[in-house]
Amino acid sequence: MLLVRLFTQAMYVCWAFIFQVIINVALGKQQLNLLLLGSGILLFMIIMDGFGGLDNYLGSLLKLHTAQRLRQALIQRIYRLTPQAYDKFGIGKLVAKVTKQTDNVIDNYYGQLLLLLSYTFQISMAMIATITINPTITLVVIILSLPAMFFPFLLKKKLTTSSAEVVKQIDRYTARVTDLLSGFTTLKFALAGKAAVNRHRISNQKLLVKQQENSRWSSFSMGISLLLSDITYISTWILGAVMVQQGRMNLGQMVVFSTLSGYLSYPLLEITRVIPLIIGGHQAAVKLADFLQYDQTASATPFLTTTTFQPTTSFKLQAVNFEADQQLILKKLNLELNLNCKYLLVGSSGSGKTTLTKLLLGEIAPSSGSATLAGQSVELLKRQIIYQQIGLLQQQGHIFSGTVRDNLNLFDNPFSETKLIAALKRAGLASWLDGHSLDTIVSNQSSLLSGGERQRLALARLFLRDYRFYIFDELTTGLDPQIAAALLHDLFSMETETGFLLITHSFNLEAFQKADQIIVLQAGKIIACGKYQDAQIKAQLATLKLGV
Ligand SMILES: Nc1ncnc2c1ncn2[C@@H]1O[C@H](COP(=O)(O)OP(=O)(O)OP(=O)(O)O)[C@@H](O)[C@H]1O
Repeated sequence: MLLVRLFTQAMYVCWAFIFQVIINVALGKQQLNLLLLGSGILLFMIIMDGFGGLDNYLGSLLKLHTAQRLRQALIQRIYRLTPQAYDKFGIGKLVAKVTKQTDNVIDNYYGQLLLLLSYTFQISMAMIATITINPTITLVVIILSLPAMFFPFLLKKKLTTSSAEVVKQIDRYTARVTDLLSGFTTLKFALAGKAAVNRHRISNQKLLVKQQENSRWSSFSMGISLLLSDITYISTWILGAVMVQQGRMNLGQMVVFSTLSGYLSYPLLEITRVIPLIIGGHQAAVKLADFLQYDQTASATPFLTTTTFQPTTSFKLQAVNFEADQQLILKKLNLELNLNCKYLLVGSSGSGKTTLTKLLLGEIAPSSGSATLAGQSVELLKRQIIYQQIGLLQQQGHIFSGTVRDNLNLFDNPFSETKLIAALKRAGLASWLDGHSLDTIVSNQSSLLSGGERQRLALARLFLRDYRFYIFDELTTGLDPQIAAALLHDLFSMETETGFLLITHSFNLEAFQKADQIIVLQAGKIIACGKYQDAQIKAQLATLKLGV
């Protein structure tokens, strides 16, 4: 591509000399057949513009491929984030990074740097050509051009600050739009569409203000540079005219010289236009580069080398405190969970159940005390090791837009048809399969799946992967009691090797009787731990008033 660009710019510079030939022919200084001259010029133009088109095409291909690679790298980075870091960034800001900010970097930084390269080639060639005609005027032209070129740098600080503000505002705007669109149904049914549009208008307005400010500085810089560039250009004509008057240049040389000066002043003017854009794009590029290098100490220090756990492996919490926002959320927890036992975790809303599971999965670190799995600090374990062994199902398992098969395979190596069907049946979707198939297209909003069926599909996805231990966070919340009871029956009938921790708000006698241990959490403290038959447990459960 560089060669094509260099050759194209060389042809543009040679183009100026065609005027000299035409004037020389017109003044009778050169004898050339006009037909031959016309055909030669036509051929030259075809080649020059053909290369111009090719250069443009290769340039845009390079930009498109770079954008594609950048988006790929960003997505890879996103999927290396811990769930906690993912929550911290927020989906809207992450969407902004792979869309608008990537476009910003490619168009305003990378694309403009490529243009800068073209202009640099053009200036260098034009300079070489003008020197052959008259080195003195070339020097004068260059000196006259310098102020126009360096003017944007005087505004660098202003341009950098205003561009950084635009980048920040784009992130906020995308986060707001993502949030509003995710709540579409809520807003629609609360007849709050108008309020949502107003809320959007505020974000949109803030974005516009920052963009306008940035545009004001870029345009100011551009206007001044344009003036300086015009002065440079007209000066070359005046200087040329003086030289012709003094007989130090002929008319043809003057035309070539002034045309070549255009090849100097035009790219110089363009450079002054692209510099503010590069400064702006650079801000977005710095942000994306920071994100690509975002350090997560937790996943960077793997200690455990084994990828399988013994049946006797356990999670151990010893004197664990967890503090956030100067609030003690978990208090002095001591707990041991064997991976082959079935546990129930109960407690009122806000008692710290979900926080406890995050601690087990190493998503958060204890403020004091230790959380270990197989004797290793959970927080420092390689994420993959945990994710290979522990299956997590949150209140609302996500259903991706695609077939049921896609939702089970998770876009990875396909499981056999028999395994997929077996997993669906094990999760209680046998009768659903009578009317649908693995190729039925579903989504998170699809009416083809009821709430319970959605949860069962998510459960089937977990069963397929044969985890050593499962964490079910309010798996049965919102489900029909009969369906919930059937689901719990299936879970508590699983082979003894497979353990799980089930967070529940509702009482189900079979589940409570079959659980190896019931853990009762209250205000961040374990207030009881034992079998359903234990008097202490029964007493605590009675105070909790669990639903059915
Ligand atoms: N990172 C955090 N920063 C601030 N507060 C937090 C953080 N994590 C949890 N909390 C607070 O700790 C409390 C317990 O939250 P948690 O989600 O663990 O409760 P829960 O028992 O799972 O509740 P529910 O049954 O309603 O889901 C809540 O008041 C929550 O606001």
